[in-house]
Amino acid sequence: MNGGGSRESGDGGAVTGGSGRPVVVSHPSEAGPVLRVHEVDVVRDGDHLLRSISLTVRRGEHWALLGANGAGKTTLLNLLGAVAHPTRGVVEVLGRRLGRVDMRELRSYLGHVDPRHSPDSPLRVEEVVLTGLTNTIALVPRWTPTAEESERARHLIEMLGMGARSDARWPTLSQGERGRALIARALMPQPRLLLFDEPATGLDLAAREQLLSSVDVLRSEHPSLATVLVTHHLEELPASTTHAMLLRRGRCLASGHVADVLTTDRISACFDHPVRITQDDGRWSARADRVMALDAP
Ligand SMILES: Nc1ncnc2c1ncn2[C@@H]1O[C@H](COP(=O)(O)OP(=O)(O)OP(=O)(O)O)[C@@H](O)[C@H]1O
Repeated sequence: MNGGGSRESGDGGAVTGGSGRPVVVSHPSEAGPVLRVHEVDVVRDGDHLLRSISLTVRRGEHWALLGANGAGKTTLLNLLGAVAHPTRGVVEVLGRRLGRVDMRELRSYLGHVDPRHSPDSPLRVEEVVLTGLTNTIALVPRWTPTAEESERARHLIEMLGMGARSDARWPTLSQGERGRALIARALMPQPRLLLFDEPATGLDLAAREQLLSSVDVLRSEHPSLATVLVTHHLEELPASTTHAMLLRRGRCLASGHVADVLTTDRISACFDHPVRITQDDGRWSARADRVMALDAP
């Protein structure tokens, strides 16, 4: 669980616990990449869900993880979020190697925005945001936020354009408002890494655009934050996206700077369908390429 307070300090050191197994005893390292994945395989029930995946995410980088249904995006995001271990290879999250750390504690240092998250009682927006400090679905009994923590919650709610809905209760919020409240919640512990799992799913056009603008704003207000966003749709990528990885059947098809990866040829290969990619005002869209589609087998 998060204890609140600043996550900006700490030497990132680890010691060996009584069991001989290293344990995290201080804030994860500030130095080095935010995420390092090297030659990772994930095998479940004899199936390769991921094969030979490598990825390095540095502070200030904003990655998109794209691929068709079943490509392995969620499987990879679960490794990056310290939710699952790889079968083979190395995954380092905030400088900590999975398999050698307390995964639960490591998870408290990163923000995970999952639109399926739901509090278990009709909390007000500000209360939902405060649960980001305790990493719980309800307010912890007898826990009271400090004045600083309450102020930070209000600041994040304002930043995400939810100031007018701060006292609204969760069941009364629209899907888009919930999405923005969950981003504010994930930001409460001041994470260096934020993971987005299809944040625009189920949003109408206006709500999607508000959410993506909010993501752009938070990235500009937190220049050292690193993010990874999973989506099927190029239209759901914020303009501030800097890098992308394309997954196809568990393998990396392309990875690197967004301009080099989000090309007509590569996206067509990734989704096994001829599409044409266009970019307008910093955002991307994909349309079926009719001529090529008619020629396709
Ligand atoms: N525990 C598991 N055991 C066996 N197969 C699994 C397991 N978890 C996922 N899979 C399979 O692995 C493949 C990749 O799943 P994953 O959820 O990572 O894909 P995805 O790219 O996130 O897909 P979607 O876009 O549909 O959410 C799928 O074929 C899925 O059925």
